[in-house]
Amino acid sequence: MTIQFARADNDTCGDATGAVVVIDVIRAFTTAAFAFAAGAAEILLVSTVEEALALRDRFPGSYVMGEVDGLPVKGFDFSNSPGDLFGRDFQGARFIQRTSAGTQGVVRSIGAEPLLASSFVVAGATARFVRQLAPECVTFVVTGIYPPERDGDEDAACADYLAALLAGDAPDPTPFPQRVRNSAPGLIFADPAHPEFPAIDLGYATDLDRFDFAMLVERRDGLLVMRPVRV
Ligand SMILES: O=C(O)[C@H](CS(=O)(=O)O)OP(=O)(O)O
Ligand SMILES: [Mg+2]
Repeated sequence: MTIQFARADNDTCGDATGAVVVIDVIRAFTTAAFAFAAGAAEILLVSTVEEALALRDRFPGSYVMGEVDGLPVKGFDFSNSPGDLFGRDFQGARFIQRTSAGTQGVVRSIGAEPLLASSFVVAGATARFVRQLAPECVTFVVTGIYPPERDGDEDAACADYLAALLAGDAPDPTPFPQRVRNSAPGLIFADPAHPEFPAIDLGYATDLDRFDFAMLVERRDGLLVMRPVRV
């Protein structure tokens, strides 16, 4: 099976059709994966803080998580942090997630089918899921090219890893966590002068293939509903 690969970012992903994998390693889709690992049943992905809060009102008992400028949001239940979720029990829960880069990429990928979200913790499972579908082409959306001065290499590294797995290779995993640590957000999360960006989240974000599920996003009643698919 030969798969063609394409790249997009949050400004160009609206043109992508066919299989699309939206990547956010630091931190949206690492955090989402930790929510599923803690038992969450689904995550509704949105663009704005207002949409997130309105959905929590519409779905009582749901939790809102995310960030603005990387920081916790007043009125949200959780920040955009895997460390906030680790070790907790959210069996059957519905989450709503709003982030500055990751969820924007999903919302803007309007021509994608199928649509997946990914990060290093679910990369292996994502590749297994996509290989089962045998698409002709897969577009990787590198959401980390945001703000514009960031090159998004933490997400590009994950795209490279996914492409190698999809090609049937067994890539040496060693360089990938280092690329995440060397990326612009990676350096911030490792800097003790920025305790608001916890270093432990960097450790979680670089834990390759930690989970055995892919994260499939489907459109339902005007909502973007993400759920784990075990492969
Ligand atoms: O919370 C994060 O790690 C980032 C913040 S920002 O994009 O660098 O402002 O958000 P994410 O959407 O998870 O990349
Ligand atoms: Mg990011």
